[in-house]
Parts: sequence; structure tokens; C-alpha cells
Amino acid sequence: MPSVTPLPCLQDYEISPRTGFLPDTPPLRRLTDPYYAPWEEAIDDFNGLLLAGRLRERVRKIPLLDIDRLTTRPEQHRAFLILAILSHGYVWGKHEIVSETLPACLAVPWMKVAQELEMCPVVCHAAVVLWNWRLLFEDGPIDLSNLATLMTYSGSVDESWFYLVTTAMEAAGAPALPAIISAMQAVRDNDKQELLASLRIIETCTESLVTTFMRMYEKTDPYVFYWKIRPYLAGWENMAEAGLPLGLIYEGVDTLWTEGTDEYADMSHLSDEERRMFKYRKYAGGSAAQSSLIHALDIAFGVEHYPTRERRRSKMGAASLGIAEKKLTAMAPVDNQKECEVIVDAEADVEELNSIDRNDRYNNMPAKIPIEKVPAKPSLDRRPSAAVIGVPADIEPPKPTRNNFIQTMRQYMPGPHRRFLQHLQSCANLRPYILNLSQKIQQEASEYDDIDQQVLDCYNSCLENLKRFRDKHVQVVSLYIVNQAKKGPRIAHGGFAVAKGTDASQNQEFVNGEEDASNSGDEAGPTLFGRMKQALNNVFNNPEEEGQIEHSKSSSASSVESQASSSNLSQSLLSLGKRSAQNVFRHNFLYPQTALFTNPVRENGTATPPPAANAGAPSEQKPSAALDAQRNKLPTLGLARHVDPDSKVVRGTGGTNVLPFLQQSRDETAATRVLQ
Ligand code: HEM
Repeated sequence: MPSVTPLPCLQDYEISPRTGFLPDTPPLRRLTDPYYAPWEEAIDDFNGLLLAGRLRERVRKIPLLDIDRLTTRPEQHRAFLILAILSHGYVWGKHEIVSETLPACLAVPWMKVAQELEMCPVVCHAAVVLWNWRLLFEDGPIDLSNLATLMTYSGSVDESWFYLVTTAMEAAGAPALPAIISAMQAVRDNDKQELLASLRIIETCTESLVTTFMRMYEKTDPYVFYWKIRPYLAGWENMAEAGLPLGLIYEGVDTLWTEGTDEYADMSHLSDEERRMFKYRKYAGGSAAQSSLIHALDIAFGVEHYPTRERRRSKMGAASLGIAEKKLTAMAPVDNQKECEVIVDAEADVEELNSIDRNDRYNNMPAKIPIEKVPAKPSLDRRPSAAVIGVPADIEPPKPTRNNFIQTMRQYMPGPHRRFLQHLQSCANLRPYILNLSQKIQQEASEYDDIDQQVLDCYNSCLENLKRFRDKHVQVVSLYIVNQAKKGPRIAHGGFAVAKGTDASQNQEFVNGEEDASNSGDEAGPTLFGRMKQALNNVFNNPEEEGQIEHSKSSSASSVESQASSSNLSQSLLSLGKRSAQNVFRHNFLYPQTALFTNPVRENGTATPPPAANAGAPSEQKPSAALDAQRNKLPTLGLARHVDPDSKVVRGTGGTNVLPFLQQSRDETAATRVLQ
């Protein structure tokens, strides 16, 4: 008899049967070892320092601390959260130019703690949601009546509520996890009573996910979310427009090499420029798409996600999934998916199709380090191992037919949670059992047991709840991201930076940071946008004007000019920077972060030097076409950016078209229901 994979035991994966993916006891409120006082004290002052524009100054005074004294999981969680808050505050700043380098005092310990937790060193759902709460009344429940956050980027109640709603959802969904395991055991035992009992628990949990989620509207203002909170949750992947074309340099992390360690770290055979490229890292930012709870429900119920605009179709032609299918079948549930093929949706609205970038992040995740994009040449043949570039080693490559984005989000979960999902996937048995049950009900219409019907109904009801969550999620994303992006900031700079040294006289109303009287309220967006676009068009369409630009940083300006005809990597980046810089300094001082483009290694007092002018790399080292293409896009402000109100494309975390992806995810959930 073939051996049966044992079902996962929650505790083996640091999952609590009571609190699920949340730690069983509330996260630590402080690292009590005085050795870590410099971190705790910086966090005590974090919101004030950021507001005063002095966070970077303070961070640079933090000594490089060892993580060896963090011996327990709660301590490691707290350290990860502290470093995530300080680091993203440092990189994105407030009214400051983005920093392309993270100083070693944050980068080195963060990388090490991340390795302990088998995660990437970037803000994530686990940090701000799972490990960032406390109970107001110790003996009270983990729900919205009894929760407070430990730290936020903006210091706003809106941000606290945003995290706490998600924490409360994790708590509400927690009982579903043991119930999933007992349902799977019941399937193995063909125990329908037990299966029904377990499904009922999951049904209640998924209902409560929806009701808790809907409370987001109560205390998180969409405007505050979009313009003041979300920019700090951005990572450094697809962030060229925000000033991080190559990602972020974790100072000290890749320079720890001493002779005798691994080959990758020995960069002595590389040119200066190649070495610099090796140092960049690209990580996605924080997103609740990293919630292991939603992944676990998908796995348990057999919901499968495909690349945007691809769908499953039964080879018998009986059923299909996808956005356009909705128009044809009103999302009728699938009756048989034993044999499916993946096709590209042919009936899709052409305009909508055109808005989908087949190479976007939801379909193709970019390399974690930009050097991987550079065509190999002998000296670069030895690519770094996953461990070296900070990607957890146990990541399975996503199946080619599956949605890459959703799979890749697992890299940003704590290692044990990620492995739990892998284990769960390996023994998921609910959906095949339910499909058989449904066939039996159809074939033996007069004889089936009432319990069969109840099990089937309850399975469908859980999926219906999950689909309702995704329905509401699409609405929330429309309001909190799409609408805000189209309306634009109420004050011209969105509460962010105003560049120093710009020609204030041309744009006085923006410089003051006050609302333009003729553009107040909801009307502000289009008019402001039009004016901005016009200003940018002037630059794009008038090369003569480009030559007249005065750069505020003369060294980088001369470097830009001197490389005008070269085709090597730094030249491409710098020429990309040229336009952005012109926009910033001449016309578009609303987005000073893009001034970074004048010099891709510009950073505030940290070590990495700028590339030598005319550094002679061979022509095949051009950056990707995608990077080149960035030069034609509007400059942006991290994730907070204003888009043309007529645009069909509004980008999600990481800069890709978000709504088609989310709608398809919802439709795939709906289509997993089974016919009765
Ligand atoms: C203001 C509230 C929220 C906004 C604006 C929002 C926004 C987004 C965006 C833009 C994405 C696309 C992926 C990305 O680019 O990161 C996404 C995906 C996702 N979000 Fe949210 N989200 C919110 C709250 C939540 C909450 C509370 C949950 C619950 C755990 C959640 C669960 C997910 C999941 C599971 C995905 C992956 C797509 C899917 O599985 O359907 N989101 N969200």
C-alpha cells in the first residue's frame, strides 16, 4: 500500500490552534536587553524624527548591533518589526529624496534576523499585522474592541486601524486552521458528520472575515491611506519611477566577504560597475496578499489562480473561468474540472486586454537582484545562490500555469508558515472528495444521503464567503487606491516632498503646499494633472529645452552630459535620470524623489561612490528594455501617484495593473464552487 502523507500538525509550523498565524501570546512591547536600547529609543522617537526630517540623522548614529542576543522568537519578531519601521522610514523619508542605500546599522541586523525567520528583509504582512499588536485588556479577546498597534509609520489612527482590521481578520480566521486539518482527516476517514462539523466552523470563520473586513471603512480614510500610509509599505521592486530603478543597496550586507568564504561574495574579478550592480536587491513591499490565512483557505478549498487573463477550460468544453466568462455564464459554478487546459481568454474586451501588461508583476516576478537581468558573460557566470541574495532557500519555483504573484508572496511569509502551506498543498483532498460527492448526488438523485447535500452546500457556502471577501476587496481597492490615484492629492504635493532649489516663481501655489483655490476638493486632480502633464510634455517634446536645464547637483549633471552617447549600463540609467531630473528641477518639483535619477547612487552621506564617468562596460550590459521604457512615464511619488482619470490602468503595490488581477482572483474563487 502506498504510504499516505501525514496531515500537518499546526504547532510544528509555529501556528496556534487558538490564534492561528498570530503568535499565541501578544507580541513583545519592548526588547528589554539594554544592548538594544538604541533601537528601542529610535522607535520611541520614530514619528517625531520622521516629521522633523531628522530620522536619517538619528539612524546614522545607531551602532551596528549583533543579533545574537535575540534568542527567542518574540524577540526576533520585535527586532524585525523595529528594523522594518526604521528602514522604510529611512528610505522613503518625509518630504525628502528617497535614499537608495540602507545604512549598515539597519541593513546588517535586518538581513540576519530575516534569515533567522526565513524571510526577506523588507516590510511585510507578518511584521505590521502579525507582530504589531497588543491587547488593551489582557484577558479580553483579539478583536477590534480590544486591540492597539505597537508602531506605525504615519502615527495616524487610520494606519493603526488598517493593520488592526487585518490582525482581527487573522484572529477571526484562526479557528478555520484546525478545522481544515480535521476536515482533511474526515475526508480520509470518509466521516461525513465530522466533515460537516469542520466545514461549519470554517463557514463561520469566513463569514466573520467578511464582516471584519468591512469595518475598514470605519476608521481608515482612503485619502490618508493612499497618500500618507501606503507609500511607506512600498518595497524596492518596480520602483524605478519612485527613484529606485535598481532596487536598494543593503550596505554592509554584500561586503562582508573575506577570502575563503563563498565564491559569489568574492567580487574581486568584477568591474566596479558590476560590483555595484550585485549589491542591489529588489523586494516587493508589504501586502495582505502575504496573509497565510487566505492562502490556506485557497489551498484547502482548491481555489487555483492563473496568470491574469488566462483561465481554465474543461477539455470537454463544459466549464470555464475568467473575467470575460462572467458575461457568458454569469459565473455558473464549475461542474467538472478533472481535465482542464489553460487558455488565453479570447472573448475579453480588447481595450481591457491592452491594459494588461503580460510582463507585469502579477505574471512575471522580476529578478531579486538586477544583475540577473544582465546577459551572462564569463566573469558573471557564477550567479549568487538564493541564500546569498536573501531569498528563502525552500521556495519552490511556481508552476508555470499558476499565478506567479500569489505564489511569490509566500517568500514574504515566515518560513514555518510557508512550509505549512506547502505541506497542506501536498495533501489537500477536500475538492476531489466534493467533486465525487457532487457526481454521486447527480447520478443517484433519489438515493443520496441528506448529509451529502449538506456537506456540498457547506463547502459551497465557504467558497461563497471567500468570494464575497474578494468582492469586497475589489471594492475596497477601487476606493482606497484607484479612486484616490485618479482624484489626485488635495494639496499639490500629496503631503510629500517639495524640492529645494526649484524655480518657485513658476509654481508658487504648489510650493506653499496649499490648495490651489481653483483646484480644490475633487476637482483638484484633473486640472492639476493636466498642468503637470503639459509641463512634462514640454520637456519630452522639446530637446532644445533639455539642453538648457540647470542641474542643482553639478557633479551628477556633468556626468549625465558626458555620457550622452554611450550605451553602457550606467549611461542608460543616467540618461533615464536626465529627463526625470529635468522634470524635477525645471518643471516637476512635485516629485523630487525622482531627482535620484540624476545619479543612481545618490545617497545621504553613506558610502557607495557614484559610477565613474564613461565606465567602459560592454554594450550588452544595457539594462532591460523595461527599465529603458521608464523614461517615458510620468515621475511618481513612491506608491502615491496621480494617474490620468481616464486611465484604465491603476497600478498596485509594485506598480502593476491591479484591478484585472483582483477581479480574476475573485472570479476564480466563485468558479471553484461545485454544481449540485
Ligand atoms: C485598505 C485595504 C486594502 C487595500 C487597499 C488592499 C490592496 C490590495 C492590492 C493593491 C492588492 C494587489 C496585490 C499588490 O499589489 O499588493 C491586494 C491583494 C490582496 N489582498 Fe489586499 N488590500 C487591502 C486589505 C486587505 C485585507 C484586510 C486582506 C485580508 C487578509 C487582503 C488580502 C489580500 C489578498 C489575499 C490579496 C491577493 C489577491 C487575492 O488573493 O485575491 N487585503 N490587496
